Amino acid sequence: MFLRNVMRKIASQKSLNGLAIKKNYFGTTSSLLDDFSINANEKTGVSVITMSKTPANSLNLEFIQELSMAIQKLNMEKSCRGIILTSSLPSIFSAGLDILEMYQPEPDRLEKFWTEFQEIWLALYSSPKTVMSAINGHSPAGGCIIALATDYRIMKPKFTIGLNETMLGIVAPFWAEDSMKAVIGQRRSEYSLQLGKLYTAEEALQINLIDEISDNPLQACEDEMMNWLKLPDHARTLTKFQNRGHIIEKMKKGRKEDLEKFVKFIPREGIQMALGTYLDNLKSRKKKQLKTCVSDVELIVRKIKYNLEDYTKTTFFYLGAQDGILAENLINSGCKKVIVTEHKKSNEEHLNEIQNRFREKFLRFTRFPNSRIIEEYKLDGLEEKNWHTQPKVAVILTLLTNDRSKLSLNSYLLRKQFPFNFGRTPIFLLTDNTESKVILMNETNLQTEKRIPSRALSYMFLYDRTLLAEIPRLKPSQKYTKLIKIQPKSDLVDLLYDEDKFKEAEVFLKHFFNKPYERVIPKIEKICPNLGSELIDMNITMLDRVKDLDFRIIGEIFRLVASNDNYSRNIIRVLSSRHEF
Ligand SMILES: CCCCCCCC/C=C\CC(=O)SCCNC(=O)CCNC(=O)[C@H](O)C(C)(C)COP(=O)(O)OP(=O)(O)OC[C@H]1O[C@@H](n2cnc3c(N)ncnc32)[C@H](O)[C@@H]1OP(=O)(O)O
Repeated sequence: MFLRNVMRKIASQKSLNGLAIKKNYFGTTSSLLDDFSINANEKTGVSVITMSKTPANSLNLEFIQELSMAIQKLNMEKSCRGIILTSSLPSIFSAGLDILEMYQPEPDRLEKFWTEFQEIWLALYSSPKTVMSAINGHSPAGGCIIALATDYRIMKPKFTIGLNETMLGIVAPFWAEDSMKAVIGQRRSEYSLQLGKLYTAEEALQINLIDEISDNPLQACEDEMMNWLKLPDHARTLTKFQNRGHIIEKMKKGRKEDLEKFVKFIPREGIQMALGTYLDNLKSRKKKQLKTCVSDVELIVRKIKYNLEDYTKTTFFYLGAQDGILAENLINSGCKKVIVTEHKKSNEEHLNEIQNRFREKFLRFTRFPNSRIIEEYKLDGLEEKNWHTQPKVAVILTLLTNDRSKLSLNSYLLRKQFPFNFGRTPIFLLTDNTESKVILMNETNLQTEKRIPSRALSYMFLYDRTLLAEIPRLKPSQKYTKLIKIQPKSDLVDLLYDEDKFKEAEVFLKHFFNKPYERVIPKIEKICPNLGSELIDMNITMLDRVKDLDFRIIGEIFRLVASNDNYSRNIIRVLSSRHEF
């Protein structure tokens, strides 16, 4: 009976075509909401649907409605033989149903929402076309249901997929469960569903939840599609329905009851609580991630921001470990470009996402150097004048590792392959461990390198307490031109974080310290021993070529001392009345 209907449907497609699909079927069209686009290839008959609903391709009512309609139209379009579903987001195929549709729902909308989700599943699962999913990112819950409704799944490594509904305190619908059983078998399915298992692509391949892994799932799907399209459509389609017919029939029969259950089940207090907690965790997980990242880089970002006018025309080369946060901040702060070299896969998602967002302003290389870039900056780069106030190029070198081989690589790059005369290039060194600093000093021996004159290491930010404890032992005085140690959680850092106080300090500084530093520091020491020792403590005495940039920091310290210590306050009063240094 079911097969007969299918045959009839296929036969009647011809007459429906003209009605259902716009005349300009081939080419690229976007959804009304711009949440996805369809690229229809006239030659191959393959349509690629690319979901692009930021931030996570989560399926809300409107998105499902539009997507569903598009799939139904393609199902009826004779010239379409294959459909590939993919995502334009760098790390998410689809995050599943939009949890907000189910959290504190409005009854009518909830009903529509589930009806549409059933509809899109049917449109995909019973599509007469060959349907594939190029899963180029995470694909939990509803994302996995969608992928399971296609005929072939190719996934990018490392991302996760699975029916994790139980993790949210909800239950995957019976038809999704059936489709999973059909793919991975009863036992594995029961186990995965009960535990709400999310599998990495590698694990998913082992249990046949996906069919292939590829770094470029879309291309791999397009290639695979050509094999499928070699077969006559009617034979392949009928075989598909022979396999899936019972599941589709069961779904259609139980559809109404399934809807009733859903609208009754979701608003329950216990379910709502579970969904609320899950949502909170989702949000706070992100905040937590950001917080740890930001605290690591915030100092340097601030430092650069305060002198933004000096850095707006600067291109930053960023070598070494990074999570992308600093690069993003730099771009947002107005720097010209950030060029990163990062070959670690772990930060790939964020770096790709930044690449997508900032395009021209962000370049990423897995290998360094890149000859084009080098040539460009060799010529354009470094004029003698104003190098410290308007550098065209700055280097951020991150050493956040104990791995000697990586450190050696970085130092090698820095010494041998960086094409510039370092004498005019500010280098920001970010490091969080003592060993890396020692290695850097020993191995690269920056100061003795002929191509790297003494002021090469412009700013060094060390932001780890243990490292700070080690500093006196390292006796860096001969090694660095400028060493700025900023101790996290110190009063000084607290001040740096406080925008208003910082402004105040700047005013203060302009007033008192608009003089060459060399002349200032001995006087400070003479007049204010406390402050002198603080400065010595902070190695600020080594900032012998520091210009106004670092006065701000000194001003902060001054302010700090002044606010805590009557003696220093008196000194400042005296200084201000004398108005000279
Ligand atoms: C008889 C009873 C029947 C009952 C039947 C119920 C059947 C239900 C069937 C399917 C259920 C579902 O599909 S529920 C959805 C389940 N989805 C998930 O659990 C995934 C949750 N998301 C994640 O784990 C992650 O976002 C990710 C791994 C997919 C990506 O991580 P990444 O770090 O890259 O991104 P963020 O976490 O920062 O996410 C970005 C942004 O999107 C928001 N987001 C993510 N997923 C969802 C979602 N599913 N719904 C709504 N919003 C989502 C996330 O909160 C971030 O938002 P902010 O930028 O505002 O913080």
